Amino acid sequence: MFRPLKILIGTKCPPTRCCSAFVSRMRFSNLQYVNRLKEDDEACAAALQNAHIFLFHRLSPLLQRTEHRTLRPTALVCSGTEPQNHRTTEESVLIGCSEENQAQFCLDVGKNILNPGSSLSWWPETLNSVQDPSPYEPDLCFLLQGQALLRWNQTSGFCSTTGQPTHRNRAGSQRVCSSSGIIYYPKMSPVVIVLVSDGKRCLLGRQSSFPRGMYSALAGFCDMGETLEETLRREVAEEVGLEVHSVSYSSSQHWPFPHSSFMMAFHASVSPAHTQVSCQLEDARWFSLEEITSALQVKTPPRRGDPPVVWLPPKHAIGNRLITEWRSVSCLHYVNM
Ligand SMILES: NC(=O)C1=CN([C@@H]2O[C@H](COP(=O)(O)OP(=O)(O)OC[C@H]3O[C@@H](n4cnc5c(N)ncnc54)[C@H](OP(=O)(O)O)[C@@H]3O)[C@@H](O)[C@H]2O)C=CC1
Ligand SMILES: [Mg+2]
Repeated sequence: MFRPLKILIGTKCPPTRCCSAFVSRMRFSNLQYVNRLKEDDEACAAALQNAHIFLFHRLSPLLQRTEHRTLRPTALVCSGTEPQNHRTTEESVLIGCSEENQAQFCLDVGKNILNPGSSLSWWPETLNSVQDPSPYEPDLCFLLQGQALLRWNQTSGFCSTTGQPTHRNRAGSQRVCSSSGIIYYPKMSPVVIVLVSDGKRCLLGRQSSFPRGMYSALAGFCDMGETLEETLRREVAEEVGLEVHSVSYSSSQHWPFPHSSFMMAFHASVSPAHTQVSCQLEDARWFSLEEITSALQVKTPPRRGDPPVVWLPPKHAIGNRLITEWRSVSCLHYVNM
């Protein structure tokens, strides 16, 4: 009665079946094609012959300035007629495919000197100005995913059990120990990020490692065995000395800095009677709706010598989303008062 899923892979959704466009896309088209390329080295190598390859240099995406002063990723377009050089074939990682099933890869053309700092330096000023993609270009999430996969492959060359080299599949989505056969997959660290409110103000903090002037929602890595709620309450207590009450989930995001975090974002509140901050960060303070509204207008971090100004995480960062959500709800609240 049931046909095995493999027969359906790569085919159109059968007309007699009724499923949403989303389910159809997930089960029958692009994603299944990408999954097949991950499993089949030969198919992946063939797809590379007609692929878009997005370039990185030491883990920073190579971006070109457009005539509209936004930035766009730099891509090599393979025609299938020229032989791929060894390095392209061996070291590019698969990140997805276009609507037309043209595979998309990322390649680091300057990977030999691993400098963790260099991968952090590009993001604050560029995230705000990467242009929204055309239908044939990857969006920013693809670039972040590509960076994370390139980094994982560059830093996972040896098996942590046997010490022997690991070998990657063509897609770069897994590595296998040459001696024990242990399979390694890319790992992410779960992180909770939370915007705390006292009803009228929201609480933002900054670490010394943040760009000049930047404040964001509080964040912290989950400890082994902790629930998300426990991490959230512990981080807020540790970093600012407050106890949160109601907690509500907002959204999530993959974040490649410093090493592939999976950010889960929440709103939480404290009692207006208990808002005294005891800070273990470089700074943490309450911001009014007016202060948040003007900080959201600041598009680039202040430079050395500029007057002090509060700068919030760029629009693609989940911290920005939390702050924007809080502002929208607070504005509605004032309108209804
Ligand atoms: N997308 C966004 O809008 C935002 C993202 N973030 C991200 O949230 C993440 C966590 O925030 P942060 O405040 O730094 O976290 P924490 O408050 O947990 O502090 C970081 C420290 O936690 C320790 N730690 C525990 N587990 C890990 C792990 N798996 N990986 C790395 N360090 C770990 C390290 O301490 P030690 O070195 O002493 O062992 C590290 O210095 C960061 O990746 C940051 O980039 C933060 C704000 C906004
Ligand atoms: Mg923290």
